[in-house]
Amino acid sequence: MTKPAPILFPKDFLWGCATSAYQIEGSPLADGAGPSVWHRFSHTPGRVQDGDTADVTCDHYRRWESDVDLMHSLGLNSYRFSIAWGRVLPEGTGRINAAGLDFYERLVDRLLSRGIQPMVTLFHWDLPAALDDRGGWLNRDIAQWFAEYADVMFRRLDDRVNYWTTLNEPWVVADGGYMHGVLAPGHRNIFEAPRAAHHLMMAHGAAVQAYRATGRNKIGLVVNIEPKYAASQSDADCAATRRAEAYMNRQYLEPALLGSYPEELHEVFGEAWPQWPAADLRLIKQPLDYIGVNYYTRAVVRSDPTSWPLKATTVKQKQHTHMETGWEVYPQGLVDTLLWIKDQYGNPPVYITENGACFFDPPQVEGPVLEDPLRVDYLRKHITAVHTAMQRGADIRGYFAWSLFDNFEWAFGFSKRFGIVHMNYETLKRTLKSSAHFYSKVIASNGAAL
Ligand SMILES: OC[C@@H]1[C@@H](O)[C@H](O)[C@@H](O)c2[nH]c(CCc3ccccc3)c[n+]21
Repeated sequence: MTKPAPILFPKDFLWGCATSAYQIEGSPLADGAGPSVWHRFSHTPGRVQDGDTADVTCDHYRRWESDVDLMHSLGLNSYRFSIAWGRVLPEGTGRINAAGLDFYERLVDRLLSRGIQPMVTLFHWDLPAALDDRGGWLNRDIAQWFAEYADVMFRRLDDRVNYWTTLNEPWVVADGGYMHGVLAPGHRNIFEAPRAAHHLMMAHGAAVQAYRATGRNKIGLVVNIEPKYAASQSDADCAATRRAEAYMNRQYLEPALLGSYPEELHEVFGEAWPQWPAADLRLIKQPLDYIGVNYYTRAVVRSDPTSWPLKATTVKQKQHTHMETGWEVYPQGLVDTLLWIKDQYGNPPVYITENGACFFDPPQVEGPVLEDPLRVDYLRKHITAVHTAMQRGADIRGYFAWSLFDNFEWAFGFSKRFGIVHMNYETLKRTLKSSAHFYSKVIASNGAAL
């Protein structure tokens, strides 16, 4: 029996970790920064578990230098983070806050000095509250507001940032923030959700268009993809699965890549689905350099007429491990997702811009390393899945583990830990978990240590 050949990734493969501004920085109003909708939302009683806010969280705003050194010690060759729009433009448009721009410029310079490539997300859910007061994602003007902000960032950092992302997961903003009301800004309105979704994508298009005027590097869109599997071959379950796939996985990819919306959305939204002008879709469909895919889990879907608005619900797969969010651990879903994108959308360059898991880490035996075997197993199986898809022809260019640190997990507050580095929220001490050591070895061996 010959030993299987070692898994090896391309020499220029990006190995990183991902974070976002509101989740790790703290000091949301420091040095002239304007509040975001998430600052408002987390300070609204009842919105976030245990009343948690990100006023301090990982205190990265003040500890960023040693945090970059920690990334370097892990051997990361890239790091995905987001810019807090309100630090740079406190009112969202117009006046620039120099201290905010300077923070991100210093962060980028330190990353580069440590041989770490920044991948910069312009919007990771923390919309300036001042823009929400003007309608936020419900106001068509936001496409221009976003392009203005993006242009400020491009002009300051495009000489050093090689990878830009316009939006992180527009689906989550539209679904969580406007359809179900469980994320900022907390609206629950089926007429608002498709409009917010559309304006998010128009903003994406306007920012990419602005980038092409001066930009010299790469820009893309990050979407969350959760592959949908029919619970049975019944017509009802297959139709429900198609609706779920259109609503989460195609509603954003297809206007961006194809310039059209899936037909199923008319059925999902009914009278709430607007007839969009063709010019809007032309703005959204800007040529992209890559697609970022955030993958965590899959969904097995059955028809459920009582479920709003999809008339579909997921079927728990009790035979598999689940995370503390209730998400099934299913690495095959990542292979299926990457091959689906390859086959359906012309094999665009893809980065896995987020992949990770939150498990209740076992009671910690005292010692320098915190053991998190379930997360090690999750990362091993999902990075192997990436390699499998690449061997079958998918054009994957990098992998970012979510997340570098335990951090503020939105409406879950600090109750969910996704980090490969443990965060003590009282002392702010960073402690490597065994998954950090594992990931570090995978990077150093370019995959052979899997
Ligand atoms: O939940 C873990 C991470 C978040 O901390 C990131 O900010 C966000 O980009 C992100 N996206 C997803 C998958 C999409 C999703 C988010 C929330 C709820 C359901 C699905 C998981 N995560």
